[in-house]
Amino acid sequence: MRALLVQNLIFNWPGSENSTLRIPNLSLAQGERVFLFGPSGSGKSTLLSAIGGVVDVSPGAILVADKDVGAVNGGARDRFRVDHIGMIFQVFNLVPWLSALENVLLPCTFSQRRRARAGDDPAGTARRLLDELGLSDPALASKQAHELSVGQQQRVAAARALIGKPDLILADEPTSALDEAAKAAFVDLLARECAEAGAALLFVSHDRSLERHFDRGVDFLTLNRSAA
Ligand SMILES: Nc1ncnc2c1ncn2[C@@H]1O[C@H](COP(=O)(O)OP(=O)(O)OP(=O)(O)O)[C@@H](O)[C@H]1O
Repeated sequence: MRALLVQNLIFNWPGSENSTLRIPNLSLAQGERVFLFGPSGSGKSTLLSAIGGVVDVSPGAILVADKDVGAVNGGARDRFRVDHIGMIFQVFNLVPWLSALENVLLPCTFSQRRRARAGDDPAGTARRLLDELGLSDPALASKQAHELSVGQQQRVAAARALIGKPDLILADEPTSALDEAAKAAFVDLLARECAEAGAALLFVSHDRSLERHFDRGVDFLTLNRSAA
């Protein structure tokens, strides 16, 4: 199985004259960790949204876990996304009034596959993930998400992405609010947790100092031929 295959993807935002994305080929093996870098506004977040099924793509252009994202529609696409993909985005999309622990468990509520892969005790697995990501204090796990610092919310979002071992984790600048030392520690933990879960990781950042935590780096301007 391949975690991700992007082939001949062309994507235009409505109203835009030029293609934002024109990507001949991008492939991630199972468990592979890839660092994607490139200038602001070049289309990195758009690519992650397309892979995550947030925006529409043509059939055959994007396969996640060997399944064609563009051939799945409506509610089935939402289920497919939760089943196979964990997302950590710049805006963390935590449900503010749920506790940290409840937020981590959300994918197990929406996906039978993720619940089945979270072990006999999903709440215990969620606590272990929070613990390993540096939120070991039980008082923090029971706090509502909006009561947490940005750095703590990033860790909760990472634990939520990892629970139930999805095939692919998409991370879009998840360390933008952290200082240098905290960034490196977070990425190191995320990379280790992905290895533990057997999940591939596609991680977007401007900060090239983080590239050493990954199997390889990809320059978005080389990958994307929209300007060629
Ligand atoms: N929802 C949208 N509707 C229309 N155009 C959009 C939308 N989102 C992004 N774009 C446009 O698509 C282009 C690529 O934006 P995108 O956010 O993917 O870049 P990026 O490389 O992730 O940038 P950054 O590093 O600053 O986050 C930009 O020109 C942007 O204006």
